[in-house]
Amino acid sequence: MLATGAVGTMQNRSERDTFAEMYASRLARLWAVERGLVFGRLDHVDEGRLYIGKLGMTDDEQLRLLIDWRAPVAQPFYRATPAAPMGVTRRRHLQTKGRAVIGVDDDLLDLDSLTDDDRATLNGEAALLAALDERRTGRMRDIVATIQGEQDRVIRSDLNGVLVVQGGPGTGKTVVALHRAAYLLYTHRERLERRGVLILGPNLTFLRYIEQVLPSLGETDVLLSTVGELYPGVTATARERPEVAALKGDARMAEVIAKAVRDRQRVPRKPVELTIGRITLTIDRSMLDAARNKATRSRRPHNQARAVFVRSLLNALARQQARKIGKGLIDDDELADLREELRTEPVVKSALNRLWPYLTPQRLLLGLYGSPERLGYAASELSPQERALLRRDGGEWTESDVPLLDEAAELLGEIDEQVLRASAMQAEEELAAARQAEESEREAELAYAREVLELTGLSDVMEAERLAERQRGDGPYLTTAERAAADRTWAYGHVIVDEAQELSHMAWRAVMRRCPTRSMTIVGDIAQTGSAAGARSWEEVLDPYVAGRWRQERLTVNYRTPVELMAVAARVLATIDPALQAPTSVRELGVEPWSAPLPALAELVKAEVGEGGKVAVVVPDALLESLGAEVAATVTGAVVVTPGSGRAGNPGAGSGRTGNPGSGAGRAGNPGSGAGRATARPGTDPAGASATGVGRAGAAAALDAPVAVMGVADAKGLEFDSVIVAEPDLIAAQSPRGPSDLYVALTRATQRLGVVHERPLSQALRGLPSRSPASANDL
Ligand SMILES: Nc1ncnc2c1ncn2[C@@H]1O[C@H](COP(=O)(O)OP(=O)(O)OP(=O)(O)O)[C@@H](O)[C@H]1O
Repeated sequence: MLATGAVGTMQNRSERDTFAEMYASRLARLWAVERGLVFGRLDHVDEGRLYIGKLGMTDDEQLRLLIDWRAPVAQPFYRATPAAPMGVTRRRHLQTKGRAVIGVDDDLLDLDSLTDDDRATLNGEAALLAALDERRTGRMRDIVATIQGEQDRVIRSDLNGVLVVQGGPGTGKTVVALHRAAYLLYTHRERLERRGVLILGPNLTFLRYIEQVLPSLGETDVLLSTVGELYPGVTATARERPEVAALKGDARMAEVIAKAVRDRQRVPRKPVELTIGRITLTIDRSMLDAARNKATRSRRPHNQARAVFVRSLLNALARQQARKIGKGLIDDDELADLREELRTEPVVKSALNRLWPYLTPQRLLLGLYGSPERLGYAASELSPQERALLRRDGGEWTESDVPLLDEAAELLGEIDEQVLRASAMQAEEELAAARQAEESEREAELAYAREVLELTGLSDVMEAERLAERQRGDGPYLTTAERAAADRTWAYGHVIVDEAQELSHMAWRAVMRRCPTRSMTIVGDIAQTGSAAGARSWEEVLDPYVAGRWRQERLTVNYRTPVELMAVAARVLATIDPALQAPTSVRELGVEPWSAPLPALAELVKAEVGEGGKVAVVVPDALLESLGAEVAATVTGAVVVTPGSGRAGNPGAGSGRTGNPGSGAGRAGNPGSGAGRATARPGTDPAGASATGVGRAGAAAALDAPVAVMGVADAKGLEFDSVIVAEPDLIAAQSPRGPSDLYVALTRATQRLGVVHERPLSQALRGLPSRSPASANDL
C-alpha cells in the first residue's frame, strides 16, 4: 500500500491511506501479542475445549480457534475453583517459548473425578510461581496467563463509577489496572475509543516501565501521562522544596487562584481620564462597577467575559462622548458607530487592557508569584510565611504548578491566538467569520469522507471524522490519545490513576475535570504516601467529588517481595501505624536480607551485578549525587536517575544522555513493527527531548541499565531483582512521610535486599545479618 505512493485521484489516495492504516494497526496488534499468544485451555463438562489467548482468532471458515482472555467465556479460566468449578473440569496453563510449548500445568477442578495420585501431584500454582521467579527485564510484562481470582474481580469490575483498588506493595495494583484498561477497551470499545483512556503514573521512569504492557495486550489507544505533563505546552522541569509543593497542592490554593483572577478585574480608586483629540472622557467608578457587574453576571470565564465588560464600558463612553460634542440622545446605530471608533483609539485600548487584561494562565501565575502585593490580596487567607513560600521571580515550572495552571485556565478560559493578533476593532467579527468558514470547510470534507468510506465499504473500520482529519493534510494522522493529549479540556471515557495516594488536592481537581462522567479506577496504597500533599485516606480524597458513591476492592497477596524481605518491611510498616497490615507474600526464597557498612556500597553493587538481574540502589535525596557518582565510577553501566523528570545521566561517563532518542517517537509498542500506539505526551517525546536527555528516553536508560541509583520518588511503582537501600534511617528522616518512603524502598526487590549504613540502624532494621563484599559470593 505504502509503496504505491501518493498517486491517483483524491479518492485513490484516501483509499490507500485507509487500507495502510488498517493493515498497520492490525500488524502492530499481531506483533505485540506474539509472545505467549496462547496460554490456556479450558475443558468443559459439556462444551468441549476452549483455548484462551491474548487475542480472539478464527480460521478461514470462521471456526473459533482462540478466545480473547477478556471475553465472558474466558472468565472461568481465572475464577473457577474446585468449590465453584463453573462447568470446567480441567484448566490447563500452557507455557511457551517462541512457538513451542515447553510446559503444561493442570488444575483439576472436578474433585470427584480425581484419583489419589492426581491429588498428590496437583500443583495449580506452578504457572504463577514460575512467572514470579522470572528475572526482571526492566519492563513490566502482562500477566494474562496467571491473573488471580481477586485480581480478576478488579479487572472485570463495572466501567461506571469510581473504583478504588487499595493494596500493599507488590499486590499487582499497577499490572491489574493496566489489564483493566485493556478489558474495558475490549468490552466498551465504542465509548472508550472515542473518548480515550488516560492513565496517570507518578513519574516518567514509571511510565516507561509500564508502557509496553498495553500494546502487548493488543491495546494501542491509551494516553500515559504524569500530572506534571497534564497541561499541554508546559513541561514541568524544575524541582522545589517539599513544603512549597505541599502548599501548592493544598485545597486553599483554589481560592487563591480565584482571587488572583478577581484581582485582575479590580476597579481602580481614582477615575481614569482619556484624552481623545480635544475632548476628555472620564471612566468613573459607577461606569466601571456597572461594566464589571455585567461581565461577572455573564458567568463566562475571564477572557470571554472581557467582551461583555468592554462593550458595556464602550457604550457608556460613547454616550458620554455624544453628550460632550452636544449630540444629546443618539440612536442605536449612532451608538454602535461611536463605540467602534472608540475601540480603535490607542488610549482607550490601553485603558481597557489595564482594566480587564487578556490573561494566559502562565501570565497570571507568574504575575502572582512575582508580586508581594498581588499575593497579599489573592493569598490573604494564607499566613505571611506561606505567602513567602509562593514568592518567586520567573523560572521554570514545577510539577505542583501544573494543577494551578489548570485551575487558572478553567477560570480564565481560552484566548484565541487570533483575538490577540487581530486589531481590537475587528477581532470578534474576524473570529466569527473564520469559524464559520472553517466549519463549512469541515462539513464539506466530512461529507466527502463519508462518500469515500461508503464506496470503499470501509465505513465500519474507520470513522468519517478521522478520515476527514487526515485529508485536511494539516499534520499527521492523530489518534484519539494524541488529540486528547493536545487538548486541555478533553473529557476522557475512563481515567486510571496509579500511585494515586501521591496526588494533592489541587491535582485531584485537575484530574476530576478530565473525567466528568466519573468513570475512574484509582489505584494506590495509603501506607506508601510519600508526598506531604498526598492522601491520608481515600475518603478524604473522594468524598468532595463522589461522597458515598465510590466502591473499594482490596488486594491482599504480594506477588513481588519474598517472605523474608517482607518480614523486614512489615516491621517498618508497624512504625508508621501498628494497625496497618502488610500483604501476604506468596514466595519464600530462603535468602535473608543483609546489612553492611556504607563505604562497601560500590563493591557490594558490583557483587550484586555479578549475581545477575537488575539492581537498584535507593538512596536518601541528599546523598543521591555523592553515592551516585561513587557507584557510577566503580560499576560499568550504572545510571543515576535525576529526581522529578525521569532524567537519567551517567556522571561517570560525563554524559547526560544515555537513552535512545531515535526510538519510538513517543509511541510505545513493538519496535519491530514501529506502529504500537500507547501515546506519550508530545512534550516528552524522546525525539523532542532536549540535549539533557529529559523524557522517556532518559527514563529508559535507568530501566535498561544493569544498575540504577535513585531516590525513593523515582523508585515508586518499580521493581528490581536486587535492591540495596543506603542509609535507611536518613530516608525515614528526610520528610514527614519518610517512614513510608523507607517502606517503599524496602519493597522494590523480587529476590534480594540489603541495607548499607553508617548511622546506627533503627529498631526495625537492627539485627540483619552482616555482609562484607568478600563474602558476597558466598551468600
Ligand atoms: N497474577 C499475577 N501473575 C504474575 N505476576 C503477577 C501477578 N500479579 C502481580 N504480578 C507481578 O507482581 C509484581 C508486582 O505487581 P505491581 O507492580 O502491579 O504491584 P503494585 O501493587 O502496583 O506494587 P507497588 O504498590 O509496590 O507499586 C509485578 O512484577 C507483577 O507482574
